[in-house]
Amino acid sequence: MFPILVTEVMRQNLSTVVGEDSSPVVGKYIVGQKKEQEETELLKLEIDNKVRKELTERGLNKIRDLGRFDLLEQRECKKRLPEALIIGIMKGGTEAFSIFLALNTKVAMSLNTATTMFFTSNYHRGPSWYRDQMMCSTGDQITIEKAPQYMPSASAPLRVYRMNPDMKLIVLVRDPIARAVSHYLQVRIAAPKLA
Ligand SMILES: Nc1ncnc2c1ncn2[C@@H]1O[C@H](COP(=O)(O)OS(=O)(=O)O)[C@@H](OP(=O)(O)O)[C@H]1O
Repeated sequence: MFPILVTEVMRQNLSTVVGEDSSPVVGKYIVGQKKEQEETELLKLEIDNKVRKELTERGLNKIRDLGRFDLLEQRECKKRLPEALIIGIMKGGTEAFSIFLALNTKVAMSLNTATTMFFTSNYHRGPSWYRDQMMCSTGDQITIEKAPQYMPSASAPLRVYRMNPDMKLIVLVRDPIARAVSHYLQVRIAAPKLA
């Protein structure tokens, strides 16, 4: 309990709570109790937030642990050039497909939404740059890149062939009209002036 100055206004306000005959002491107690209650609530909130923060940090560390590079290194994990490309079609469900595929422990697939665009606009960066963009993989995993931008590109096929004539190409197909509508809507949202 801490000293509280009970002013006339406060006493009037308190009297509506504890009755006209209440003494300042009773009033003081009630004000103090209310304040203590508020402080307890604040303290509880602070503790809750601390616990929540700690749990979140513990959770994040656990996730970090799962991808611990030293553990992966023990399994000879390193970045490798892709052996398979999901080349399309754009709006054919490639994103969902790559997420499902990434669940397979034999697959190393980067789930960055932005593709490397190596065989199109980033070819000048060279193969070691391309390799650096890949997920770390162990010897028994296949590295796959999802890049539907490669399919409509005129220069990509020869570049892909030159890098790896055995590259596996994965294509998802979709009803052309539904695909076109999906693509149109994507462009319209991204660049309303173009559509
Ligand atoms: N599981 C499953 N089955 C069928 N279709 C699915 C699935 N998951 C996503 N989608 C639909 O696929 C469209 C997005 O395709 P992409 O992921 O290839 O788009 S992108 O080219 O990577 O931008 C997009 O289509 P639209 O909704 O018509 O735009 C998604 O709804």
